[in-house]
Amino acid sequence: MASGYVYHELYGWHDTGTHARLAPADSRRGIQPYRHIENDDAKRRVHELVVATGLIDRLTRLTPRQATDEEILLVHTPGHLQRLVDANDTGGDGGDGGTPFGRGSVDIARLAAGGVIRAVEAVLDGEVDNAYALVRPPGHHAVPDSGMGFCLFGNIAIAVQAARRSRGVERVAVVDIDVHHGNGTQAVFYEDPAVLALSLHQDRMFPSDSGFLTERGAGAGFGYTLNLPLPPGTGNGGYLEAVRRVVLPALHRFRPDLVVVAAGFDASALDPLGRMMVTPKGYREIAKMVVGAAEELCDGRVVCAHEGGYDPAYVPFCANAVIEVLAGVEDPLDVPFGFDDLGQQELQPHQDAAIAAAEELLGDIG
Ligand SMILES: Cc1nn(C)c(C)c1/N=N/c1ccc(/C=C/C(=O)NO)cc1
Ligand SMILES: [Zn+2]
Repeated sequence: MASGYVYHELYGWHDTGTHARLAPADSRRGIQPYRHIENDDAKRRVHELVVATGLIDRLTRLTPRQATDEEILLVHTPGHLQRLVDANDTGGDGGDGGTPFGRGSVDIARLAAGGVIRAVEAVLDGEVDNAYALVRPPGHHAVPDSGMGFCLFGNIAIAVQAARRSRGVERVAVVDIDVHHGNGTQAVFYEDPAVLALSLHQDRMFPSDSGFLTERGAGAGFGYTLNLPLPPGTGNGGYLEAVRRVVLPALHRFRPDLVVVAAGFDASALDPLGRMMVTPKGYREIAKMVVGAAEELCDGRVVCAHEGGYDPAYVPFCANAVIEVLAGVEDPLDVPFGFDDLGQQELQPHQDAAIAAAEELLGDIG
């Protein structure tokens, strides 16, 4: 089992500045400076854990490159790319007023998209069996004409489009387990039956106006977008049931040639932005189920692209659990604080109802 791993120190140099977590600091409004919630800490510490535990020695290091203009323009409008390029020297905002970036961040965002491209191409070329791209800034909220929600480029969408062009891959399933709706990925492939866009997310968390069950794709793509909004407080029981009853059947019906996971960890029990209760053990089980389906359907071809996840102490254990599954580690790291026995961790009736509603939609795949 060869597992690829993409990381670059420059991902930690993307500067999101002083914010009171989300809003720009402003003394006149009583908004004290703090760190923007999407900062280098959690992601850099994932890498440090992977190195410090020696897991890095079981991975095949893949060096990222910058995505080219041509690759970025497979997804984004020339106007969006130009606006970012023009602001690269000074820093600016990705387009929604809540996606700040610093000097040179656009080069780093190209490296993030390029890191996912590198991982996808390495898996499709058989250089590795699967891969984890620990990239930053994230990508799943970026839409063709704008950055959004801390995302500058749609890393996964760009990598999927680039691979379809360069490697002729036909059917790609994107499984978004970030706690926020993968609206960007959905938008790019909304009318495309060759890309199945699945998103499990906290109901109306962010963006607050998307991710509904009724968003199912359009035209030829109808049925190939599947959203599963889950109630706040959903834990391992609800997530594992959602994967078992919705994600796996969808993958088996769709029969992808490649599975890409938008691996956000802000559904974890300690995340400051999400309100879910998934633990490292939960993420390990989710990864085992998705990898297992990929082994049955497409020779195990899975690429995970890191998205959100903000607790700097907890995200490393969550992401490490997924990387261990990819690498086939038999003796996983024993996590000191798992929160596996939080109250109502098991599936709750209202979560079951949300899952059942999504199950109803599986018939339009395939
Ligand atoms: C509030 C607010 N006010 N305004 C003006 C803006 C632009 C606000 N953004 N809120 C956000 C932005 C991004 C996220 C999640 C990102 C993530 O982790 N994705 O995976 C959550 C809330
Ligand atoms: Zn998120």
